[in-house]
Amino acid sequence: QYEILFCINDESDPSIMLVNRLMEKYPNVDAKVFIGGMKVGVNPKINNMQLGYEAAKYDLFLVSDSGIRMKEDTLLDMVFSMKEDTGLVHQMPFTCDGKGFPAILEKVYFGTAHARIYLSADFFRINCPTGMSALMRKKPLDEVGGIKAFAQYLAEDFFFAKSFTDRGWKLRISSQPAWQNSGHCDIAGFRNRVTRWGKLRFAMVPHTIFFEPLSECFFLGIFVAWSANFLFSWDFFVLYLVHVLVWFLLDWILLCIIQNGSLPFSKGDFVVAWMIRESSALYLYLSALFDPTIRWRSGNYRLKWGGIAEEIKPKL
Ligand SMILES: CCCCCCCC/C=C\CCCCCCCC(=O)N[C@@H](CO[C@@H]1OC[C@@H](O)[C@H](O)[C@H]1O)[C@H](O)/C=C/CCCCCCCCCCCCC
Ligand SMILES: O=c1ccn([C@@H]2O[C@H](COP(=O)(O)OP(=O)(O)O)[C@@H](O)[C@H]2O)c(=O)[nH]1
Repeated sequence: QYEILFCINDESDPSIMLVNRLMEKYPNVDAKVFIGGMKVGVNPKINNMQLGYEAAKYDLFLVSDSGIRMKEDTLLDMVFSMKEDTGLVHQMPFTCDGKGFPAILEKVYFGTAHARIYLSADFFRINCPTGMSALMRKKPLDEVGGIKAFAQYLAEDFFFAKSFTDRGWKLRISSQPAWQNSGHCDIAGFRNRVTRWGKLRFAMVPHTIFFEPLSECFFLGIFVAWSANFLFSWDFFVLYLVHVLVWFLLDWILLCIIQNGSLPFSKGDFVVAWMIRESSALYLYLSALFDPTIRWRSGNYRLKWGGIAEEIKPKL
């Protein structure tokens, strides 16, 4: 048994019409719409979800972002992953097949570099859930004041998960990835999103500033080739090339496993997208590190160390 609570920020959003039509078409589905949200803090997503959260009547509560495509069995898959000791089930971000180079780049990013750190963080039991698709127990959330208790943070997802693990609950990844399916996809939006997430991670967990570059192929390769050269006198350049080639092949295998079907682009497209992704990593990392302003939809924010957010009001 489930209910669907649509939370829509803006009353002029054309999706309201679409949701109303769907509700007329499926009158037996228990659904409600909440428009405008309620200001409970800085985080605009929490403000938007607050009314829906107050109305939610079941023990489990799923946050599913506007761009996420749920397959018919996705909800079941997530609920089955919710064991007795689990507080939160999350999906690893991935993307639906889209048209154009930006969509290829996004798929390559989420299927290689992002998947790599997301899965290894989960393996080492590091708190890494993204909030785009997360199923949570409602009672433990209510005990700490509901979602509004997290509205002071921009990375509400990180603090949801932390609140569960601090009280002994486990986090689990469901077997299906989160199929992001936002209609429009461009390079500038991708860049802004990746750096925005980086800024959140760096402010909340500062040692990622040190560790993240070490999970990058080109950067780590320098140390690998240099140390092998130092220890065994192996040729630096040959070793660097072998390192990049092996990494590239492993990334291709990882991407194919996550896609779990045929990819919507050729191997040549993959080579180009992979090279661009890997070589822009340093630039994106430095932009995240040295420009502290976070731009998210229509708002501008600053984070203090630890993650508490402040909205920067535009100067009139
Ligand atoms: C030798 C190295 C081996 C590698 C070991 C792994 C290294 C792990 C390094 C980092 C892992 C982090 C991976 C997490 C990906 C998180 C994606 C992300 O940035 N999400 C943020 C944004 O999410 C959106 O936020 C707004 C919300 O409304 C949206 O719905 C969200 O989708 C998210 O907020 C941030 C999450 C914080 C992750 C913190 C990770 C801490 C990692 C500690 C690293 C310690 C390294 C130890 C190495 C052994
Ligand atoms: O001002 C905002 C910003 C975001 N969101 C919601 O938060 C979710 C994530 O937004 P976005 O896709 O911009 O975040 P990202 O995944 O890029 O971090 C979406 O469902 C948005 O509708 C919102 O309600 N108000």
